[in-house]
Amino acid sequence: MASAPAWKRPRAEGPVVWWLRNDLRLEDNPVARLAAGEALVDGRAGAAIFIFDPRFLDRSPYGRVTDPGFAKSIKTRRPVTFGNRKCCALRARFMLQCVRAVAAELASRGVKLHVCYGLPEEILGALPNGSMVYCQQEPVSVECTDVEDNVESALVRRGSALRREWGAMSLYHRDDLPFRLDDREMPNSFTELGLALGWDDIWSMAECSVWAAPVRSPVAAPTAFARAPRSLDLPGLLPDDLLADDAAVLRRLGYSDDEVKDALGQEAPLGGEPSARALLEAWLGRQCMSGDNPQTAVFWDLPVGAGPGEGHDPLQWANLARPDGWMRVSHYLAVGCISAREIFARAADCPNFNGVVHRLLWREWHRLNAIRYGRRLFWLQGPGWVERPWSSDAELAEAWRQGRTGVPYIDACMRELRQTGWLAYKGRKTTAYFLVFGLGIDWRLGAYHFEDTLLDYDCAMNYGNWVTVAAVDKPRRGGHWDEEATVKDLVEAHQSDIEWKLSAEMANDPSGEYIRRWVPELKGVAGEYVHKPWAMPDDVAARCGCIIGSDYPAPLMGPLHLSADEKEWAQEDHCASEDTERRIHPKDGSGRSYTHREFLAYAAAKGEKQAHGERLWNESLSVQDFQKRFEELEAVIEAKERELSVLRSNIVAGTVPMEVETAEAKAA
Ligand SMILES: Cc1cc2nc3c(=O)[nH]c(=O)nc-3n(C[C@H](O)[C@H](O)[C@H](O)COP(=O)(O)OP(=O)(O)OC[C@H]3O[C@@H](n4cnc5c(N)ncnc54)[C@H](O)[C@@H]3O)c2cc1C
Repeated sequence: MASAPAWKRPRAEGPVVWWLRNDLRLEDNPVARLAAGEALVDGRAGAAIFIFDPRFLDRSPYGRVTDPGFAKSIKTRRPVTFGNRKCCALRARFMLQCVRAVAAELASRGVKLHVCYGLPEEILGALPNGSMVYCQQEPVSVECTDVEDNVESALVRRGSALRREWGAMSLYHRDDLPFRLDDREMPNSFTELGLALGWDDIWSMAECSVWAAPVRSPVAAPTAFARAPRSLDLPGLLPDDLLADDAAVLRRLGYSDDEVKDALGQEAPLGGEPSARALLEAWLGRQCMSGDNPQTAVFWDLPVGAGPGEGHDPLQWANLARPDGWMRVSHYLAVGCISAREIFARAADCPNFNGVVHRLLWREWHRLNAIRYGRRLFWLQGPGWVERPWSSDAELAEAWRQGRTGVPYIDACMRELRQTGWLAYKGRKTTAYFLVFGLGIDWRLGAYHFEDTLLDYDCAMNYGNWVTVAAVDKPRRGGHWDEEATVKDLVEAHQSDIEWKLSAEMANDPSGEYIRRWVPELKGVAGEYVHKPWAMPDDVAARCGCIIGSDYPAPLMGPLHLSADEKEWAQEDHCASEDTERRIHPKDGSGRSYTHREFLAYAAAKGEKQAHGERLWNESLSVQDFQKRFEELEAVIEAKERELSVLRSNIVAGTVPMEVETAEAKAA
């Protein structure tokens, strides 16, 4: 277990400072308690400082902020010319609200929160000699860690010190983990992580072993704070009257008038610890009311193994497919308005606690992996070092960002994201998959866009999910593509997978309500075409006022074959005409048929070599042969059942000795 970096008690007696970062709350904040306690115990002055760092707001691809020449990265790494902002004005406004809320809480306890704009190393470096700064470390982000290092050096130069605390950003405390955060010891899958932490089966229940790693209880907010320093001259200090004005602060943070206007016109949840807690309580109330929550959604393409069961669904899979999400708490967790430990503790009696644990553990999985991967998380080849053909076609990427790909579900998602900063899990996953495997674009361009626009952007969650969707998260057996392979090959190999995913979305929303909401061009298009407007006959398109190519873009991937009916989808000839033979793999319980190309795509999606797809194809039976074989087996089963039934009646009638019955029955 890596221990916290060593620190030295400063010589002189400057103030004890709580440097607030992604821990914008007072409840369950161990860092706030430590800073307040240390100042009181040592009889020193105390101060609280929050800093808007321009490097985390401006345009820059990941890693360039604190490592401009990529000196700390792999030699081959080059900046990609897709300079998103790192934070859109909407999220900056949300953060401002969160900062104001914590400032108000502190003010009610007689403490002033100093809010500054500038580089933390310069602002904190200007503290009086001998200051002691406490902060919640952010080991999941190398950029944040670099900033911590810079701050530490600046402080040390002035005889001050930085103390980085684990805090309560994670569900588990680092010291309670039963493994080290390195490649050798970290569990290699989500299931393994659950088991290592002591959860009996994280996929179906919320029971854990007696030896399970503990989730520490939330701690109360500090009740007493030290006196303020007599004076504190901080560079970049934002005056109180400016802080009260959203537009003025956003402009001061470098946003253009247009960006400010858009952000102020957008609807977004109110930031701050009280709002986060109110949301949690309201959500808990609804959970307890609903009690029995049956499984209703269509489950294609969700990681549910055998598919949905009957009755109550404690894991709440259905909510993964709904555009409004489930707890809808991620934006508060991302800036620390509430802690995962508090959610865990409060939800313990809720009927869907299993779902809460399951999801918080996904969060933990990505956080732990981000620490383990370090800078590797941001490489094109990902932590798994997977070589694949990639495109950085700016036009295609821009069409995706703008929601103008000509694929309605994708466009609806991308527009919702731009306009609200929100996208449900399923939308994030499908749009990401579409960018990477449908358009063949460098996955980082998508991750940068999400980083910019998501209200709940969180480094570990965003990049962790992106490398997983792009299948570069771990070394994959045969996951590498030949050097000669082109982006076209990649896209072709994944076309049917994209069709499968989009068909699942079609089944989730057959009337296209979600699409109509975000893509007004398709409002008048009939239900049967709203997911695939390219299939509309010309006269239908003219009647509903939506001509493809002029009113709404033609699909960038060409016409796709979508069907909301799983069986029909499997039967439909949705592949190129030269690839029409369909086969069924005898071990595939679903009984679906696949074309040769689909078997190869399946293997590629699993990160397997082409040879694996060929093997599956060779092991499979043609649909006719499968049918024949199936009928033969059915006849055998029927015959055996008849024999068994005769045997049973004989046993009942007492005409067969028991030993014979057992042996016969076993044979049957
Ligand atoms: C490409 C991609 C990018 C993503 N980027 C982010 C991001 O920047 N920030 C972010 O918070 N989530 C991200 N997610 C994960 C997930 O989509 C959101 O956490 C979830 O949709 C938030 O909605 P909710 O609060 O209703 O979640 P719920 O389903 O109610 O889950 C509760 C909490 O558990 C955590 N959680 C749930 N699912 C995941 C998951 N798959 N991975 C990690 N944590 C999870 C979140 O903190 C979430 O708030 C991303 C997913 C994908 C596929």
